[in-house]
Order: sequence, then C-alpha cells, then structure tokens
Amino acid sequence: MKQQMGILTNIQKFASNDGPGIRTTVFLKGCRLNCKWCHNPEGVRHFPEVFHFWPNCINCGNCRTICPADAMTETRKAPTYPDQKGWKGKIGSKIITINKEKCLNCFQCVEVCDFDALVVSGKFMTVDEVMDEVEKDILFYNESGGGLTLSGGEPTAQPEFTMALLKAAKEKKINTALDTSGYQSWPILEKILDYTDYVLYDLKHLDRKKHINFTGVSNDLILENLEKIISRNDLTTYIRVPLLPGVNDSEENLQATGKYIQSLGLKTVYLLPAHPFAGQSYRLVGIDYPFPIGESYPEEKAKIAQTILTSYGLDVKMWIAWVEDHISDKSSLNQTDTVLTK
Ligand SMILES: C[S@@+](CC[C@H](N)C(=O)[O-])C[C@H]1O[C@@H](n2cnc3c(N)ncnc32)[C@H](O)[C@@H]1O
Ligand code: SF4
Ligand code: SF4
Ligand code: SF4
Repeated sequence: MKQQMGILTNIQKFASNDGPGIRTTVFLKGCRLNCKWCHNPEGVRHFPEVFHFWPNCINCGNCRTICPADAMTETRKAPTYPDQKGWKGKIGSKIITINKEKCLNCFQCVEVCDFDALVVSGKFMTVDEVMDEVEKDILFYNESGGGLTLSGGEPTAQPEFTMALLKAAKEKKINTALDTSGYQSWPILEKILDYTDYVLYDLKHLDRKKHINFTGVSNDLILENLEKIISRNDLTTYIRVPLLPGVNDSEENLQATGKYIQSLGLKTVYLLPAHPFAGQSYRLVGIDYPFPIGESYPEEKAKIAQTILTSYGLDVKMWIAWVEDHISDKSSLNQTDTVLTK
C-alpha cells in the first residue's frame, strides 16, 4: 500500500518541553499562520527551501554566479552581533541575501557552496521512516510518561500525514501530543484528535483584528475549535499564552484572556514568555526579526500577567517549570537534534 508522505523540518529527540515526560518531537513544515514572532520561521512555508546560513559564508560568489533566477543579492551588511565570533567573513562587509520572491528553490546554489553556508530546510518522509526514529526511544517514553509530539509549523496543515503518524504511534502504545494553532476546519481536526492524548493550544490574542494583524488570520475558528476540544473528555488540553512584548501582553488583552478562559470553566493556564533566542534563528537565516534579540521576557512583566490571570480564579503556571515537574528522570535529558537539512 502507498505510504503517506509528509514534509518535516526536524525531528527532535529527548524533547523536554513539548508535553509530559521525555518525548520525540516531529516538526512538520508548513503553516497557514505567519506569526510575527514565530521561533520556527523555517516551518512556515510548505515546501523545501534554501536558507543562507551566513556565519559559514566566505563570500566566494559561486552561488551568485550559478543562480538562474538572479535571486542572490549582496546588499545586506553582515550583522554586527556580539556572538558572530564564528563568522568566517569580514565583519562589517556585505553578505548575501536570498530574495525569496525570486528564488525558484532549484538548489543549484547549494551544490556549489563548499562551506555549508546554504542549507535546504524541508525533507519528505514516509510515516514508517518517521516512526522508525520515534520507536527508538520507546524505553524512555515508558519510564518518563513521554511519547510523540507533533509540532511545527502546524501539524494540522498536513492532516492526512499527521493522522497517519498519530495512529501509528497509538498502535505502538506510544502516547501522543498535538502542538497546534487550532486553525483547521473542525471535521478534519476532530478526526486528528481521535488519535491524540494531549493538546497544546495557544491563545495568541483575544482581539480579532489584532490576531489578524499579528498572525495573518482571524481567531474565530481557533476559539470555536477550542470550545469543541474542551468539551471532549478523551483529551487533556493545556492552554498556553505566549507572552510577546507589545503584541499580547497589554493589560486589556490579558484581562480578556483571563475572562475567556474562566468562561470556558477551565482552571489552569500556562505562560510561555517570549523565547530570548527566537531571533537567533531569524538572524542565522537572514530574515529580519521584529523583536529584541537575546533579551529575556522581563520577570516583572510576567508577574503582572500572572496576577491579572490569577484574578480570574485561574491557576497560572510557567510552562517550563511545569514541564520540569513532569520529568521523572532529569539525568537522562540530553538534547539531541536530528536536523533534517542538508
Ligand atoms: C512554533 S509553535 C508550533 C505549533 C503551532 N503552530 C502553534 O502555534 O501552537 C509552538 C509554540 O511555540 C510558541 N512560540 C512561537 N514563537 C515563540 C516565541 N518567539 N517565544 C515563545 N514562544 C513562541 C507558540 O506560541 C506555540 O505555543
Ligand atoms: S553562500 Fe557559499 S557559495 Fe555563496 S558566497 Fe557564501 S560561501 Fe560562497
Ligand atoms: S535555490 Fe536556485 S533560484 Fe534559489 S537562490 Fe539558489 S540557485 Fe538561486
Ligand atoms: S501558528 Fe505556530 S508555527 Fe505557525 S507561525 Fe504561528 S507560532 Fe509559528
């Protein structure tokens, strides 16, 4: 029988913050949202694409010569960040930028780069190939209460593949978590949830217009789906609020968020403060990041958010702290990435 194929950016082994226990997280490529802060920018487009990993670039020009679409320009100044010590080029000189509008993703440039400065993100794999990786750590799942998490990008944007993967995991008695934006039609999402144990679900912004402005889509469907999800008693759902400076951390939005969660009869919410290193991945692939890079989300602002949400009778937890509590054997944690790039 023909196997379902999906497109992935990464398989992360021993993931410790994507649900209970020690997990393998499969990052699917492609998302119908385009959140301005997304820490996985390579996960947004639905096809393999080339990125310029500028720290490895020596500016030899081979790629520009071969590019059939004239998609490479040499206009951007090399960023002068303190951690660019490893950069092989001359600090302050110009570096290549790939014009994504012009790029044909033919990957001829990748072939002529001898310095691993051009990387292809996105690999097609079958369900069996992914499951072979996932099953390798079954002992760790059994010991820690962990399992398989599908994230991305957006796993529900590849519904058939996602469903087939979750089903395959359940057949092997591996528990499953779905890290989803919730932006998918209910009849499809509902079927995916039949093979899901844990749902990680964001409330990114309660204001419809601002949700459109920051993510590209309205929150109507996302909120409707959440209400349907929590009415199912076969799922454990974790509501998370990513705290993003100047995006969704206003008092007004936090009040609206608290009120909404309370109206659903939920008792717990998890805060996910903006990742200080989210901008690193943008910087490495040469895309501008609209927030401060390398700055931790201020503790006092997180406390204010916590106080506001608590005033709605909610138990407010930090996602990372919760995850640490749920890992039984921390000594076996050892972040290992199987990066699916060239
Ligand atoms: C990358 S998303 C993938 C799953 C799904 N598309 C979603 O949005 O929930 C996984 C989680 O990362 C969070 N996230 C994305 N960018 C972030 C950032 N810069 N700082 C903190 N959390 C971030 C999202 O809010 C979401 O909870
Ligand atoms: S990306 Fe590679 S081929 Fe292109 S200029 Fe840099 S080192 Fe040379
Ligand atoms: S992938 Fe092809 S079109 Fe795109 S920059 Fe490389 S050579 Fe040019
Ligand atoms: S929905 Fe998730 S994967 Fe998609 S852009 Fe937003 S944070 Fe990134």
